[in-house]
This record gives sequence, C-alpha cells and structure tokens, in this order.
Amino acid sequence: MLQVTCGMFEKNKKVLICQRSAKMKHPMKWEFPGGKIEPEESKEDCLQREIKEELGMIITIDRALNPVEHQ
Ligand SMILES: Nc1nc2c([nH]c(=O)n2[C@H]2C[C@H](O)[C@@H](COP(=O)(O)OP(=O)(O)OP(=O)(O)O)O2)c(=O)[nH]1
Repeated sequence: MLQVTCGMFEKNKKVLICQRSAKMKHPMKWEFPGGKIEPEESKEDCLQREIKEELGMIITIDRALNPVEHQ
C-alpha cells in the first residue's frame, strides 16, 4: 500500500487545492498538496517536506484528520 500525506489549508472558508502538472502521473488532476512518505520518515516530516518542495512554505501542523484508504 502506498502511504501518502496531504494537507488541507483553510482560510476565510476557502480550502487550498492544487493542480498536478501535465508531466506528472495523474496529469492535471486536482489534489490536496502532499506526497509519498519516504522510508523512516514520519507523516508530519513528510507533509512539511512536501509542502516546502511544492509550495515553498514552512508550515506548522494544526491537527491530523482521519486517515483514508482507497484504491
Ligand atoms: N498529494 C496528493 N496525492 C494524492 C491525493 N489523492 C490521491 O489519490 N493521491 C495520490 C496520487 C499519487 O499516486 C500519490 C501521491 O504521489 P505524488 O506523486 O504526488 O508524490 P511525490 O510528490 O512523493 O512524487 P514523486 O517524488 O514520486 O514524483 O497519492 C491528494 O489529495 N493529494
């Protein structure tokens, strides 16, 4: 099973979603920003790393939402 984290950023009743580029897997799909957890990496470290890589932002995590499994 692939383990992925993603972040939900909410402000003024709006939620941030991002669009994958044409060159990525699942091109042009909308997603919550995040990515795959690397070996030995915590979920929190993964989310902070991915958000820095993708959006250039340093974030603090407020709370975890319930994990979801899908195929
Ligand atoms: N970020 C993100 N990924 C999602 C969401 N929903 C969903 O099914 N996914 C899937 C798509 C991908 O198969 C996987 C995330 O992988 P990714 O390719 O974005 O991760 P990554 O940044 O680590 O990519 P890479 O280094 O391998 O290029 O999770 C979502 O809301 N956000």
